[in-house]
Amino acid sequence: MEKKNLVIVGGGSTYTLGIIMSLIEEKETLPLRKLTFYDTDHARQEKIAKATEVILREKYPELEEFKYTTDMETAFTDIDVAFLQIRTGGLKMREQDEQIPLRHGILGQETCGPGGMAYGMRSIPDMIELIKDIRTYSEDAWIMNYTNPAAIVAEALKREFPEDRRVLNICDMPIAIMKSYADMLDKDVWDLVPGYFGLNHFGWFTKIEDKLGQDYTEVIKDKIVNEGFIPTDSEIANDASWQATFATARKMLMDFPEYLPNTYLQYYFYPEDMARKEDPDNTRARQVIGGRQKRVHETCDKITGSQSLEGVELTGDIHGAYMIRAAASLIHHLNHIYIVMVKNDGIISNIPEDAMVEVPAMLTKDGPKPFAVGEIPAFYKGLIENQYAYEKLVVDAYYEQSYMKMLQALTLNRTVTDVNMAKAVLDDLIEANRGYWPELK
Ligand SMILES: NC(=O)c1ccc[n+]([C@@H]2O[C@H](COP(=O)([O-])OP(=O)(O)OC[C@H]3O[C@@H](n4cnc5c(N)ncnc54)[C@H](O)[C@@H]3O)[C@@H](O)[C@H]2O)c1
Ligand SMILES: O=P(O)(O)OC[C@H]1O[C@H](O[C@H]2[C@H](O)[C@@H](O)[C@@H](O)O[C@@H]2CO)[C@H](O)[C@@H](O)[C@@H]1O
Ligand SMILES: [Mn+2]
Repeated sequence: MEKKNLVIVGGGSTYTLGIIMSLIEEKETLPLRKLTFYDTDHARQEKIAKATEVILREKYPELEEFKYTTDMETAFTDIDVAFLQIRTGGLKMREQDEQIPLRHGILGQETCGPGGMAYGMRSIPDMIELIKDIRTYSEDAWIMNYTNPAAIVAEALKREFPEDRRVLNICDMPIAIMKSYADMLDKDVWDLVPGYFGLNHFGWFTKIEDKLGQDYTEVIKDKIVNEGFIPTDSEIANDASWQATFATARKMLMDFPEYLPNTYLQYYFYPEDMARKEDPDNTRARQVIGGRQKRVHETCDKITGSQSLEGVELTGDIHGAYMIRAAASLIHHLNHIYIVMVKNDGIISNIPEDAMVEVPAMLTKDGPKPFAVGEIPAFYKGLIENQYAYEKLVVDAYYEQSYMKMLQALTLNRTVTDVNMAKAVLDDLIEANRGYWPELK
């Protein structure tokens, strides 16, 4: 198989090390010639890159070139695929997104509700610039974006680059959920074939089959209800917050047993419970700073210090494997099925054509070929139309610099609904995001 060149944008991310391990585990799936890291923060990226040099020397000697840079031309010239994983404002601003809504009794979350909106407004301009910059140097590279909030970013990118068929928005949540299904069935996750529809972080599994067509949907539902539901991917299995989230997914299934829910629906179905449960002094950003980020940085220091992987436990995870396998399917025309974001265009026939929906698609050299979903029942249609109207209004507000549209967006959001609260939280978020957002008039 021809070797390809990959750039990881946001090389300093807490996910990079896991992706490196997955690249090693998946080197037959996506053999690489050159790997490049690009980041705007040299020091943050260098910590990961120095450890990566050691890992690659030991585990991927056939890789011809590895470099890390803050120079766009160096990063984006001669690449076949880019993984985009940036966080504008860093974890410090994530903490603001989580804490500010909580002050108003509204849940604070990375991608949902007012926190997700605030993050979206920061991500949009940087993502647009990045894609323009990548296109300046590599016209045909596949751009795989999972920068959050992916739903809002995808909506903005659809408007900004309508003709660019090589930008794919993708999220790992469905596959992480499927990993838990696979483990409860004692099966390989890659042998499961999902039926799924919705928006990003706002969808449902309608069916889980294996490749022979054996249907496991009802078995999975029974097991979740009777035996519980736990995260099993290595990255999240021991994380108390993810364990609580999966337990709430069980509650959602018991409330609405028709389909298997994406875990993110918990924030829209039980917004008051979710807000009440949060500790403003220890929201998820703080947990990540003291958890995943600390662990990753300590691991890097250890590897770099000893110039060896000896005594270090590192494996790939489902997140990395998913992005790598999906990229390989696009690049090498493998026609494998992944859940991705695409413009609806009638896939879900009774919701707006222009919505960026999340559905299973075959990933081919010509891009994603989604499968038809057809009409969805009234409950899901109502929820999705409401949520999509919110996402669309956030992006409208960005382009039109409209305070009113943003207020409309937050009023529609199921985590807010009260106009007085929407106004109060919006005003505080505007203040906290000065220098990041365009001015809303
Ligand atoms: N959709 C998904 O399934 C999924 C899964 C995991 C993570 N994510 C997203 O991946 C991103 C990274 O998450 P993280 O927790 O590792 O964050 P992080 O802050 O650890 O890493 C982000 C990196 O991006 C860099 N960066 C910021 N702006 C940049 C720019 N304009 N150009 C280049 N680099 C830039 C930062 O310096 C930092 O090193 C976030 O957006 C997160 O939400 C998405
Ligand atoms: O709160 P975080 O930063 O731990 O996670 C937020 C992300 O959660 C989902 O992704 C991943 C997770 O980050 C990763 O470690 C993996 O192993 O499991 C999770 C569930 O798939 C979500 O899809 C992302 O969009 C969030 O950023
Ligand atoms: Mn996601």
